[in-house]
Amino acid sequence: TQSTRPQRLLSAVQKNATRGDPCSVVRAIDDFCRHKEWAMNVGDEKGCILDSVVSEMNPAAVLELGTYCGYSTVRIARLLPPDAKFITLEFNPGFAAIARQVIAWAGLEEKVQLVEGASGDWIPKIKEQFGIKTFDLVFLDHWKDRYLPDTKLMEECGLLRKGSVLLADNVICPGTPDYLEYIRSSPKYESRYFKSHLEYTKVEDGLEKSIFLG
Ligand SMILES: CCCNc1ncnc2c1ncn2[C@@H]1O[C@H](/C=C/CNC(=O)c2cc(-c3ccc(F)cc3)cc(O)c2O)[C@H](C)[C@H]1O
Ligand SMILES: [Mg+2]
Repeated sequence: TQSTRPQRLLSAVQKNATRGDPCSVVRAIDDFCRHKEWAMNVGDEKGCILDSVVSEMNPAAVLELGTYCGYSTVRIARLLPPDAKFITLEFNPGFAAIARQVIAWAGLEEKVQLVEGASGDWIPKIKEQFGIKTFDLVFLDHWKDRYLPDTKLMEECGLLRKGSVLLADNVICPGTPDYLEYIRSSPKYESRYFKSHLEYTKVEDGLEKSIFLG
């Protein structure tokens, strides 16, 4: 049977990366996507911006919406302090299975809780299920038309506190116009655009970093 692109990405990790070495996993995926098959990982250029936001915050509780193959999951988890809580939501079982193996190859399975399910179902349950009061950092990288509804849901569920940071991928390409309009005009957020490029290309894209003001 034909393999899928995520399966070929995982094979490239298992072939070219060193078990237990997250940086080699990140490098192997970037090489595969740049030279073999493009895939919608946040990539190395926007990944460096993600790294700097994570490092500067040193977050105790992180939520990722849209695990896909686990590339940004590994990028984030490798920078977290030992007792940090990191939840990543993925509703496609096939991608979740690949991501689990990528995360395990990086040796980070203890630092990540991959929850298989839809953000809309899980966001209201996170407090009681995982004993998390609020998130310090949320990385949005799932379906682009879900950024806004899920942000409003996180607000309603009290998952954001003064200073919580939302970091959104793809605000230019493919684009998240309703989310950008909301977050940039709302008095509840202080927003800043980090100009970059669509992963592995010269096309413009960027990350929007928004601080919740409470
Ligand atoms: C209703 C469920 C919502 N709740 C959900 N709950 C849990 N998991 C969810 C939910 N909604 C989706 N997911 C999962 O997240 C992943 C989805 C990721 C989506 N990402 C893009 O579409 C994109 C496109 C391009 C791009 C740019 C240029 C091009 F030419 C082509 C492609 C670039 C990029 O960087 C991109 O991130 C995964 C595939 C999907 O199963
Ligand atoms: Mg993306």
